[in-house]
Amino acid sequence: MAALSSLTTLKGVGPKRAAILEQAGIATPENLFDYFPRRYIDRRTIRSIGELRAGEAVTVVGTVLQARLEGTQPGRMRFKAVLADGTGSIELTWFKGVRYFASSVVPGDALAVNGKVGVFGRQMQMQHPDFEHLGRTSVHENQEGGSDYELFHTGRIIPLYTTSAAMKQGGLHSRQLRTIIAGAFERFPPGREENLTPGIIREYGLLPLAEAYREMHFPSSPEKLEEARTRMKWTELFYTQLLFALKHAHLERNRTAPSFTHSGEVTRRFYAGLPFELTDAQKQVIREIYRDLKRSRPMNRLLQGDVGSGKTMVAMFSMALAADNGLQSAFMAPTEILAVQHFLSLKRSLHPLGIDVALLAGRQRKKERDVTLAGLADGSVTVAVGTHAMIEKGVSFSRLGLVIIDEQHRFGVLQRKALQDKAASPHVLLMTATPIPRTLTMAGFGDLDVSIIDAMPAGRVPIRTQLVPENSKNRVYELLRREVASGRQAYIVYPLVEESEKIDLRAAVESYAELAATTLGDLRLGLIHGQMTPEEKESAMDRFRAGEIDVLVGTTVIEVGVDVPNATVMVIEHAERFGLAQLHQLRGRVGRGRHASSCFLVHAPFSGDAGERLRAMESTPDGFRISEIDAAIRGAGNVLGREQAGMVSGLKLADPLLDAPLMQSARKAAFALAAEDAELRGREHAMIRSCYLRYYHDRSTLADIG
Ligand SMILES: Nc1ncnc2c1ncn2[C@@H]1O[C@H](COP(=O)(O)OP(=O)(O)OP(=O)(O)O)[C@@H](O)[C@H]1O
Repeated sequence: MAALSSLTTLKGVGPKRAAILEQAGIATPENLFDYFPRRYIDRRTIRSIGELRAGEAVTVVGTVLQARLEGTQPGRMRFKAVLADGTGSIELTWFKGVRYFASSVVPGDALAVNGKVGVFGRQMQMQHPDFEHLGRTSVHENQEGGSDYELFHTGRIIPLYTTSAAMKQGGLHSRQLRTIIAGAFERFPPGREENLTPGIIREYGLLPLAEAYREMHFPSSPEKLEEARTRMKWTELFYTQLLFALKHAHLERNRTAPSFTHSGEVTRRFYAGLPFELTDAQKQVIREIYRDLKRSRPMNRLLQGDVGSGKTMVAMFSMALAADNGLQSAFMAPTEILAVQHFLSLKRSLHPLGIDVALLAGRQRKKERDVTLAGLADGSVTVAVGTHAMIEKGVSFSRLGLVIIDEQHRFGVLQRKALQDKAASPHVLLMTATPIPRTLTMAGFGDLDVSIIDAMPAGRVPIRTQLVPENSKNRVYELLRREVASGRQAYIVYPLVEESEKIDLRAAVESYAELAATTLGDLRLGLIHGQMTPEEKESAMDRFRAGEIDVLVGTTVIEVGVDVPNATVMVIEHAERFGLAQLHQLRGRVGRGRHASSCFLVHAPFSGDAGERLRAMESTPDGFRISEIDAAIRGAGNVLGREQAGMVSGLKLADPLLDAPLMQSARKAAFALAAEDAELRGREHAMIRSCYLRYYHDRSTLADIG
């Protein structure tokens, strides 16, 4: 298609404009077609001038009766024209570009104009209307017997395009783009390739692609425009879901995972020893996991649950099941503090059942580490808990059957894969305490099966969340002291962001010193931050857990997973500097036991989105709701995390939150196709295969299809 290589054959595009367009990524007519309007204006109804009212935005058609250029002040001009249509007249006024308008609007011209009606004295007026020439004859008679002029910039639904500064400078406004794109439709008529099969188009009732493109730019009606947008969004969603569908189909055929045939002694004793009743949500999720593990296809499941909902308990169950089936489990956590915490609680629960649990973290002593490695290799250690130290080369398992990854979004694809590669085909359970709405999960993690813990253990008291201006935080300290006096514990957290890490850290340490010397001088304070050695951090955590520290002051190293049910006060300093997900995580460190808890968001005067974030925290305790609000503020891609963001930002029109029903339907189609032809080898799928490969051509996603 050589003709498609240049836009200069189009009317209105010279070499200079072609260069400007190319800079904006528009080098071919195809690119032009893909340059969708930013919005539309409905200018379909043509009104009689005699019946206009002030304030209305309307289109009228008439003949220019007079036109004149007037000086207003020295050096200032205005151009006025009077347009009449037999029912009345209206004055058109321009203050800018007056010479151009004066030369292009002359008495006798038939014009369609669109703008907002104003009244000056008793005279109807329109300032800077958008207009279009309809010829040099009077149009009154034409209007009677139907028009013999064709309206383009008025009298229909008009597309408006985004234009860059360079485009504007080169005289490329919406109006010119409209003409150029219409020219492209004329010159390179739609014979465009389809990117969906006739079967899919029929089954899902979609508009053919060529028609959809035309309607996107020049809608014949609002309904058709909606159909066109649906078609475009559906296609985007289909290709993103196809990636997941093909991955899923691949797993489905890979039936080599060890199947857990029995739940036996370990699981039974574990269950019997629980100090509390599992919630129905936990039981349900455990059933879902057990069902997966019994199959010989590897489990690939994402477990979502709000902070403190009891995910770790579910993970322990899965490990007990693995042990019953003679298999090892590996549990990877994103930070050393968390790995140690999980190690301690797993050891407490599983060791009495005869299961050997070992820790693999960064800076262990060599001797200790060697013993653990030997135990994993000969199978005497059944459960390994650790950080990314577990994926190092020297670590090997004798019969690893289950891989659990906590806070999965903190690990990259490659790190997760490295751990999975420690066994031929292990079952994988990913966990996240940053729950996201179902449709976002589908958009970002569509290849995973999802389990959700949607209820909190019984007896939890809702956390009271309060915004506190910086200058009245003494109140907060008073309450904190009362809580400590009645045997509870508290956290005080300071922000630490990468760009200003050193300054932030110093500020946190100084604040700690000041609190220790003054306001909270009589309480037992502990300090924890990222620059401390693992031993120092561990010791601070240990002492807090053991109740030897009343108030733990620190940076966000205590953000996720830390579980001390006796802590009931969370004070977040400079809360306006934290992201919403982080605030929710931090708040989740309290309210984990039977006592009523409080979270104080101490803030300096804030600007930008901070107010929305803080008010969201006040308004709901629900992590799903929080991430919905977060997505509305920051965009879905940012909520999903780095890796998934690429997928979602590939969506130009579709919004995973707003277009949930479309995603469901596109997902259904993608999964049906993948189930039928997992490598897209069928001749009738060749077109989809090539579109798919093109779609992922320059994305870093692993989109191989055999
Ligand atoms: N069914 C239950 N009834 C009462 N307490 C429970 C129940 N399940 C778990 N717990 C307790 O609730 C606390 C939180 O559980 P757990 O640490 O498993 O939650 P989590 O979802 O992993 O939390 P986070 O996301 O914050 O890490 C723990 O102290 C745990 O012992």
